[in-house]
Amino acid sequence: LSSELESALHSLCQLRIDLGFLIDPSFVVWPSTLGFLVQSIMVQPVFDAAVLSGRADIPSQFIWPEGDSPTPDAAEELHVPLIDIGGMLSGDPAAAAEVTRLVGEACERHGFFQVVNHGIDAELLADAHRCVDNFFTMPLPEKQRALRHPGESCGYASSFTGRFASKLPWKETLSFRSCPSDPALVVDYIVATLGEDHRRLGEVYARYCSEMSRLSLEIMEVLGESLGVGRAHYRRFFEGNDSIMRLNYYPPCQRPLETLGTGPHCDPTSLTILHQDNVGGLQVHTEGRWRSIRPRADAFVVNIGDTFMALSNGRYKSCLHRAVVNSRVPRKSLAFFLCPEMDKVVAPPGTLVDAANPRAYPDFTWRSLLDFTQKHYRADMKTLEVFSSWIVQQQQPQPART
Ligand SMILES: C=C1C[C@]23C[C@@]1(O)CC[C@H]2[C@]1(C)CCC[C@@](C)(C(=O)O)[C@H]1[C@@H]3C(=O)O
Ligand SMILES: O=C(O)CCC(=O)C(=O)O
Ligand SMILES: [Fe+2]
Repeated sequence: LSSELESALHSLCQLRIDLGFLIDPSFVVWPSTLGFLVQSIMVQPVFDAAVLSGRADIPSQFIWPEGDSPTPDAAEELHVPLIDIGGMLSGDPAAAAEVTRLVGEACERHGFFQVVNHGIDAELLADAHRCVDNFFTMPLPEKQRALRHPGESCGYASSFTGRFASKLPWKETLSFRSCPSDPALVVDYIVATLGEDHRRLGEVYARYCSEMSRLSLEIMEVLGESLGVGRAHYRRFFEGNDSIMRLNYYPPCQRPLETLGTGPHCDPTSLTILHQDNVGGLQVHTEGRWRSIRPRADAFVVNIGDTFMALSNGRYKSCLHRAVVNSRVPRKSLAFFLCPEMDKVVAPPGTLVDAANPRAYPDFTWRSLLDFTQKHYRADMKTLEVFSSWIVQQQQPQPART
């Protein structure tokens, strides 16, 4: 490639389209010869929140169809049970029975509840939020040091430009793995991708994820109890978890009634423990309408994901939810997604399967479902149903190619 052409292409790729879409040179595949120039260039627009959050003339890829866009008036509130998890596990049997009943009822209906008296240190929680502000307000090139690679679930992503062609979520995310069996995993990942000057973010989230894992196992005890399979069953299943921590950052948007921070979906994971800041924006779809979960600084929002729905043989529901944005202030949420070890077989306990309750989903591994959402299918409200058909079809003997 002639040096003149290469430098011209570089200046093209450095071109910042006035809507804040940066043509990112790192995504340009430099062709070996001029002849393949057009086909070989894969140019990914990149969402520069610092530019777009002040603009009304946003790219059409961010505008969602009429049926998905937020209702003009603030959604009515969904009141979900507030579980005193600390008291429950160490309190008197009568209180524990009441909590078990409330959790079971909520999980059979919409899969959402909140936990308080969770034992997470308030200073650690405040640090975790401060880390999100510090990270996402950095210049784009610095955030892109941790750029998510196609097909992978970890890393920095900005509205998934390049991953999806339309209905782009109005958010930036930073996701990384957390495994209790590897206490250095979070710090090592953050320092390796973002650099030594971000070690403190790694240390804060290593502690945060360790606390999330502890809380997840306590919640698994409650879920086991409420399903009548005993406190130990699911706790044991998730002792060695391979979970995902995701930091969500939703910049202000000047067209908040036409865009979504996170589109309608059910979490493909097992259990989500989410702490939202005081801005509000999480909405759950139940009884035919979107309803908001009001933020509580002292509470974590907990919801059942697709994988746990399969582990409960469909008894507990993985429910449709989304995140709306606003035109005034950024919103952030810290989402810990509990996931089993990659190759553990996901199947319900025998006691939840009988003639009246046949198997709702085939056996699968979390690795296969995660792979499905990262490489083949954008998680939505029917991921588990589509995935189930997909894996059954994969197991059929493939017709010989003629
Ligand atoms: C396994 C996962 C896929 C998504 C992150 C998560 O860890 C759990 C939630 C999933 C997601 C948020 C559901 C909505 C669509 C999605 C593409 C997103 O908006 O971020 C999903 C995540 C993903 O990166 O695929
Ligand atoms: O930000 C929120 O409140 C919800 C985010 C969410 O549903 C997710 O990341 O799966
Ligand atoms: Fe979600």
